[in-house]
Amino acid sequence: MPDRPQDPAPDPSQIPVLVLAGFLGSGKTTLLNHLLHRSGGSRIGAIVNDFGAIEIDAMAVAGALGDSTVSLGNGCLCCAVDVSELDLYLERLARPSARIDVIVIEASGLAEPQELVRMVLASENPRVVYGGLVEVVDAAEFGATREKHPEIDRHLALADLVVVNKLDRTAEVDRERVLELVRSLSDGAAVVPATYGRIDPEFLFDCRPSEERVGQLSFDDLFRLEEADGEADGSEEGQGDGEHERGDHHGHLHTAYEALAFTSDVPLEPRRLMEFLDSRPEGLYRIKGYVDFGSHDRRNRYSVHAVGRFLRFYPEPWTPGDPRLTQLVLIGSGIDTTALGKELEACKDDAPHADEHSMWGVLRYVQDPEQQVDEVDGGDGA
Ligand SMILES: Nc1nc2c(ncn2[C@@H]2O[C@H](COP(=O)(O)OP(=O)(O)OP(=O)(O)O)[C@@H](O)[C@H]2O)c(=O)[nH]1
Repeated sequence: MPDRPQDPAPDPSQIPVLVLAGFLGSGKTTLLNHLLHRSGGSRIGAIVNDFGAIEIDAMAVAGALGDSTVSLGNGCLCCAVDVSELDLYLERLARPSARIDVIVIEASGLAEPQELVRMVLASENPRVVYGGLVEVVDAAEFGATREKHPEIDRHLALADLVVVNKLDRTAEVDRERVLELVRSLSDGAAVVPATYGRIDPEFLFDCRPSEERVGQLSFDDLFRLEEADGEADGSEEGQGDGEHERGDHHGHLHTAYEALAFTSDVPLEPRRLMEFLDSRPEGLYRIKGYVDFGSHDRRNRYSVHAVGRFLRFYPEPWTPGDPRLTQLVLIGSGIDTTALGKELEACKDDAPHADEHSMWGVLRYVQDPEQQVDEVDGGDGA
């Protein structure tokens, strides 16, 4: 591949593998989609990992990728997949006929970046090389996220490039403060401000650690870091599944979280769903997926994204032949997943006719794409 000016790999025949991490809802999928659309001549292979039984993120990027996505499916990648399994996926994307220039692993929002980095470093595939850790941060929620999850500081210290995203949702006075704070926590990594993950792809493909850092994190560095963490919190606990060399999951963000996957082939009634969403518990941090409103809108499915109190629906035409399903993943802490499941069940309704006002509640949360672009340049997206 001699005509790849931005190839960051020391050996041009090796394909860099980037790990894209960041807390729930920070904008990883948005950034990946941006890269896929703006990568110029480069071919990006993606490995998408989701926390929850339905692969919503995989669905969100699949259209753009065709055969160059592999999805790791259920569970957090750092716990559910071992190195040899990851190698199988890398093998698939790195085969010469796929002509892939860079591979991006989008981690679930609850994954431990250092586990993923370690897995890539441990890969035995000679065609791939670890290309760096990209951490996406939600600038608008940064303070609150750090309070609840001080581990974020450790993740930033490991990152090679930090994308400080959602600046459009951050008050002018806070932007510089957040950027400064991120810079101070990220140990010399590049810090890139962004809205909707719109960063220059060349920046990212080039994101191997810069010269002045100690060099790319090695396997041993990662071990040392983890040992230091373990000593700091004096913990012994682990949900050991024996799949990691060390099998210790203490302190991983996802240990404190629960997820519920809901699938229905019966459409949901929009008013009932809105009642459900309006009264969602505080601990229900993230909802994502697709909703079928049946007779209320036969042409579109509604992609839904909730992050904290933020809620948006995005109608998108059904693809002919696609099964008409509602597929939702709910992630939260201290949530009663059984009760939430029952509430969603109660939203099912296959009425053959819709009354004309039924979608109003949903449409309040639909944004015109033009307006969205304007917001990126100025106003508040919430
Ligand atoms: N206002 C605003 N919204 C954004 C921005 N970037 C992403 N979003 C929205 O934030 C929501 C979450 O974005 P995703 O890209 O799905 O986040 P993620 O990190 O992949 O989420 P998880 O898979 O849950 O970890 C979506 O509704 C995005 O449209 C941004 O810069 N500004």
